[in-house]
Amino acid sequence: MHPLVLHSLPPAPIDSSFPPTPKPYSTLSPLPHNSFATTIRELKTAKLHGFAASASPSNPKTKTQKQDDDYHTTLKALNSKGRFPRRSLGQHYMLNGSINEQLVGAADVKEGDVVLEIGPGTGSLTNVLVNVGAAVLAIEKDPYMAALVRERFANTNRVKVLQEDFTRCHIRSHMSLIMEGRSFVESQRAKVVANIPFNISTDVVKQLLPMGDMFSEVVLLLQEEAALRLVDPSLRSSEYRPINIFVNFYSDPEYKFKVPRTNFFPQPKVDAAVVAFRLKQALDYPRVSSTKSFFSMVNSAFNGKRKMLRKTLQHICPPTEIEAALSEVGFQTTSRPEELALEDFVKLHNLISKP
Ligand SMILES: C[S@@+](CC[C@H](N)C(=O)[O-])C[C@H]1O[C@@H](n2cnc3c(N)ncnc32)[C@H](O)[C@@H]1O
Repeated sequence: MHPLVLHSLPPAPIDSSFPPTPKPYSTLSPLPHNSFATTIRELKTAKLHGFAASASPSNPKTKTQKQDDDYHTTLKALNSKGRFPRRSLGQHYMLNGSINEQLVGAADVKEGDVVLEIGPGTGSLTNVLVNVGAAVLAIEKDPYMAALVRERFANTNRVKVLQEDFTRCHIRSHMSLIMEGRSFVESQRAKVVANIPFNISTDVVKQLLPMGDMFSEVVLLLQEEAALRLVDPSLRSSEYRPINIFVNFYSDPEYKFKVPRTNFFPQPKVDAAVVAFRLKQALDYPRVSSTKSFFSMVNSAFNGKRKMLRKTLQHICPPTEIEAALSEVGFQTTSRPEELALEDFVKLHNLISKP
């Protein structure tokens, strides 16, 4: 599992006026409230492409004071394109504006920041980002939602929408074009803020976390169980996996807050949570001779989860050398992968891997 497996699709052309030079933001008009009400009932009662959960948020108090991007405007927006939420695209739309504001706050997005948003949907989070003065590159796979969000923000040059599958797009090229002319000092790195479909969360994490030269913060709304597994896995537990070594190698993750399932339409079967990954830059990565050989060793170690490291790593060097290295790092010669933290794997790698 090396993270930097990027597809070589050419980037779509990017408007040279994007991102705009920071200037006082202009407030966007919310989606119209009075356009139609005809098919809302249909949406409420329909079995939406296999979504079993209730269409309506069970707790009406989760609605925000501001009426933009609540339950009704979300349904109206979907109706305007004749769309039903699709399970295959993980389309669970956020109905609670204050959670969008907290997501933006968790990344400390400020006037002039460039933000990558994956899966803007109806544009509710995009709207909050624009309203704090950010320029947003939004990547949306669903062509109808991409069109919807493009229309919604047609009156500002702060939003660029690309209709692409994030897991297949060449995000580094897209971002490079946007960030051109900016030097990547801390304050000028871009940020990622997104309510992503749960089924691409591992891909998103693998793709973005090694990009600390480009992004300072990655704030994601994830399935709660996945959020807990990524941020706080216990050593020696079955939840402890190579992805945890990866996450801590490239970032400092922080579990921010839980988001109950009642805040989404359609309601998912599980709760969500916000995680902020503060990305390290290359100078702060643990010192290994090669990240490729390091992650290859970690993967091999976990491939034989029930096996001892002296067995699973013997393709790297003889078991006696592994035993000696384990002792030097402070472990028993019979140790297994779930006992080692990131820094232990780093020491072990540097002792047994040939330069
Ligand atoms: C959970 S919804 C969130 C929508 C919106 N951000 C919100 O908070 O209401 C996920 C969004 O990601 C889009 N999406 C799904 N798979 C995607 C992919 N591979 N690349 C980009 N967007 C994707 C969906 O079409 C949908 O709009």
